[in-house]
Amino acid sequence: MGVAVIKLKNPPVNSLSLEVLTEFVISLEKLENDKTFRGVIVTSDCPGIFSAGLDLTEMCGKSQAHYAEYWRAVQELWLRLYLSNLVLIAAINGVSPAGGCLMSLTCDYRVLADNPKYNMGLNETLLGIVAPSWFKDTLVNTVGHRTAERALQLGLLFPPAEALRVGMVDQVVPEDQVHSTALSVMAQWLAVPDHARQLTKNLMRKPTADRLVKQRDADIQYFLRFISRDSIQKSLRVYLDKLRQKKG
Ligand SMILES: CCC/C=C/C(=O)SCCNC(=O)CCNC(=O)[C@H](O)C(C)(C)COP(=O)([O-])OP(=O)([O-])OC[C@H]1O[C@@H](n2cnc3c(N)ncnc32)[C@H](O)[C@@H]1OP(=O)([O-])[O-]
Repeated sequence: MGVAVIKLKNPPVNSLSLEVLTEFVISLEKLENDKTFRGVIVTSDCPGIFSAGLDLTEMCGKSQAHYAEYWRAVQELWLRLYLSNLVLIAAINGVSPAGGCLMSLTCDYRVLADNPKYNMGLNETLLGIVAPSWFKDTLVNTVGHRTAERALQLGLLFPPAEALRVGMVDQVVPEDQVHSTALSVMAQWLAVPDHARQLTKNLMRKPTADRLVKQRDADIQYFLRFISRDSIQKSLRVYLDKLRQKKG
């Protein structure tokens, strides 16, 4: 039925490095241009981890030019996913904090594996950083303003039952049924004529995407000022050290 599967593979935690973002955009573009594909299932090849989100090492201790290039790539992936003409279904087979959650929120439907460890949410505040306005918009469009406000301020990570309750995911299923469920949901979405579904998707999402499109450069400048602050660099270093020490 013309369904592709994109399996993220950047061990150990599927962080969204510049390289991963770039490759993801290229794969998506190829699928968009190949008329044999009408849908994509986005999932992970890393056991227990959908994606650890943006790659913290890309945002810490690097040059301004690097931050700008990185942020443009994050914007690009979000825009491509959010406005994709394809049906996108996230088969979430692992934990998905911050950018990992965002990626799934850009999809048309989310199926999450029922494992209490598989938390998802925009936890940026807990790192001492702030989810950008278009991350916030994507969450608001999914779960509504009040739930998003509380989740964003507290940096909440929701376990599956909670994620389902607030509407962050559409279905929670046993781990071994995530892929088959995503496929049967896909069949339902593909039963709708493409042109009508695509125009409707556009109607729902374009105003949100346009807010970023109209001020992409300003958004990059804002990110540069924010990420270069000593206090932010310090928060990121402390957080990364904590992650590294957790092992030791
Ligand atoms: C304004 C910007 C908005 C920001 C948006 C974001 O997405 S911000 C992102 C918000 N994301 C988060 O808050 C998630 C942070 N990550 C976690 O909570 C956990 O890693 C986990 C639950 C994903 C996996 O637990 P686990 O016990 O299976 O694995 P582990 O913990 O032992 O890590 C293994 C190795 O990976 C490393 N590494 C990990 N994440 C990242 C990363 N994002 N990047 C780079 N590296 C990362 C970790 O340092 C370690 O490196 P080492 O020592 O081998 O050199």
